[in-house]
Amino acid sequence: MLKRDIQFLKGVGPQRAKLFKKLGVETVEDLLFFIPRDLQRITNANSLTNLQDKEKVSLEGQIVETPFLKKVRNNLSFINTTISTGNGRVKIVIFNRPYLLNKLKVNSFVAIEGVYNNQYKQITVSDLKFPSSKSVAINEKTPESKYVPVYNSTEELSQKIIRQTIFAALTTIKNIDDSLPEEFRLRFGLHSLSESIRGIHLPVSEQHWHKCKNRFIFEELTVFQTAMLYSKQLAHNEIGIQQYIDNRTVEGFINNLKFSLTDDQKKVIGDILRDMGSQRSMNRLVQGDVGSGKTIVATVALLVAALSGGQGVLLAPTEILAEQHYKNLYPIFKEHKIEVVILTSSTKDKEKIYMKIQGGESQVVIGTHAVLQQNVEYKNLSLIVTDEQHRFGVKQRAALRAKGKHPDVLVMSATPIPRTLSQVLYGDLDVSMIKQMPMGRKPILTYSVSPQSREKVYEFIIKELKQGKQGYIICPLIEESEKVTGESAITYHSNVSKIFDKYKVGLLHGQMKQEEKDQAMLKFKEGYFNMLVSTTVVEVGVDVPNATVIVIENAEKFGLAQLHQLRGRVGRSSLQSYCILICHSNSETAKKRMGIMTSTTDGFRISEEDLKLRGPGEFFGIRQHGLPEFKYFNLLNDLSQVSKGKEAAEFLISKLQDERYAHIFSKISDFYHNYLN
Ligand SMILES: Nc1ncnc2c1ncn2[C@@H]1O[C@H](COP(=O)(O)OP(=O)(O)OP(=O)(O)O)[C@@H](O)[C@H]1O
Repeated sequence: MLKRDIQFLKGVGPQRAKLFKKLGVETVEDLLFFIPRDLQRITNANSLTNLQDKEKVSLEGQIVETPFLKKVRNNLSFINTTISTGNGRVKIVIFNRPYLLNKLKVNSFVAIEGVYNNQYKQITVSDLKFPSSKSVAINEKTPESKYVPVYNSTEELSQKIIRQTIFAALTTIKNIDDSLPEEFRLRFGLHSLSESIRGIHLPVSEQHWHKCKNRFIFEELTVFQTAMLYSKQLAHNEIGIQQYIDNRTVEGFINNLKFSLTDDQKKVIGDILRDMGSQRSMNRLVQGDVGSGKTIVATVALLVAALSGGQGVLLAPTEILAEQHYKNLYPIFKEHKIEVVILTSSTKDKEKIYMKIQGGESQVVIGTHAVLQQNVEYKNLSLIVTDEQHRFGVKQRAALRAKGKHPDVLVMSATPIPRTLSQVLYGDLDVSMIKQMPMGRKPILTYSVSPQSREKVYEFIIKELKQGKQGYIICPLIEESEKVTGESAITYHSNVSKIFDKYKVGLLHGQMKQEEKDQAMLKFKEGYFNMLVSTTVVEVGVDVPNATVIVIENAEKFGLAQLHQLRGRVGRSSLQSYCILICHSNSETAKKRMGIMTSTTDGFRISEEDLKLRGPGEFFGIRQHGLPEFKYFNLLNDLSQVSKGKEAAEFLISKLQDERYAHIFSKISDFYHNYLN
């Protein structure tokens, strides 16, 4: 019955079935699992007198007073009238839809949704439709249901039709096989599937409805988390490379550094060495805020891999960064007789490099995606360090590992995200955190100003330059454009070069040739350029500790996490650093975002706010991130369930052999094979 086409349901037929197909609903089962997005309280005529302030209402009735239009000013008008629902009357107000006046006739029927305002004793209408008088009459006869589900609908399929069709399906189905055994449901406080399906479509109370809805969310999340956990356990059990840890050399290397490691850095290095020294493959994520010193941690891992006779790859997100790492690591490794090569798409004489890698002559390979191309063969790849910027999903991480015989994998992330979220995104990885900043760092002082204050900003920059310090100016565009507004790096560079005429100003953007980019970066690093006007190509990882000021033009155009990354280009030494956001917008959102940036430098808080403001899709580029598209679980609203979901996943794994759990395990296994394997 569940698999039956819905066109055979009472009152459906082929025409309507077609419309449902657009919503992804084809079978009776699809219909039952077509979960409403919201719940709305239907206020029937009897309770019109009990309306609460700010209460959401949805009701149908007849217009009983001649509507009246008032124009307050050019872009503000409203229509006032009164409707009767049969047993009571209520005033309604409709803002900024003057064209409705002609349609709102006395005695005509309307269906409205809106919010009750107790002060004015009226409903502010958000949605208004003109149903037939017949349907209104039906509604008045069924006043008992206080709540109605709200579904994703289309133009042709009204809420009412969807509700009626689901009701027809519900009457044909008596019992549905539950994928979750009672033991599990009781333990995690979930309703049975039958009760959840009924409760979600025929709500009895708000609380019960949410509990029913939660059953779907929780089951989906648990299936996902169990599959991730299972994958993690499989990887753990996989025999990987047991690397030899040359403790004396590693200690000597650390003692020779110009600085002493923070406790967090030491702890993370400890985690990594334990993983690398064990028989099992390493799958570890290191999370640390911008400038917390992740590079040195990766360097130690690469050193260990090379000393142990294997090859290590450091995969950088941009060529500029690959170049920077190469310049820093080359001399360090040379002391240990370890050969480092760089391989990016603009590397000349690639064949020679390939040979060196294949022959095992080069033990450390630094580069961009080019290092993973098919024609690059490794003699003995034992460690891959990637950046979270690569947004490798679980599947791609597995493909990476196939480049060697179960090499260890280390993922570095500069976007600190809440623990619960990282459990979803990286459930298959072990996680280490660097929370401390190196000793002696002063928090960056951040200011938000309008473009009118630019003169003052320049004066401030000159003050810093006079003291021998350096600075960045970031523009959103490379060159001026007719389509997009915003400052462009090329024009800006030519303007400020005149203003800072006593200083050298460099230019950096993504359309320059690789050699020109390298030159510009090198000249800035070595202090030849005092200022660098750049696009966001410097966003990730660029490390020039002497830079103390960063000005970000059109700051309103960037996401918070991106602004935080850009700001992280300064404050990388004990010098006091400054970030000046030039905000060209007066909008509330812009103000709010600038407010967050000026009030905190805590990457965790910023990424949480960014996630809230932009939503998970934009924040992560979910698809690129390799996350599945969840049907019920929402990355933003349901994160609080993740800890419990993890507990449930662990519980489920312990029940692998239990017959009663066969149904849910077949779902987990399907998911695992489709998504993770
Ligand atoms: N324990 C430490 N004490 C002092 N300085 C340190 C310490 N660890 C790292 N540094 C220095 O701090 C700067 C930032 O370190 P690093 O480039 O590793 O940061 P990061 O975590 O990679 O930041 P980003 O995410 O911006 O790339 C570098 O100049 C590095 O040499």
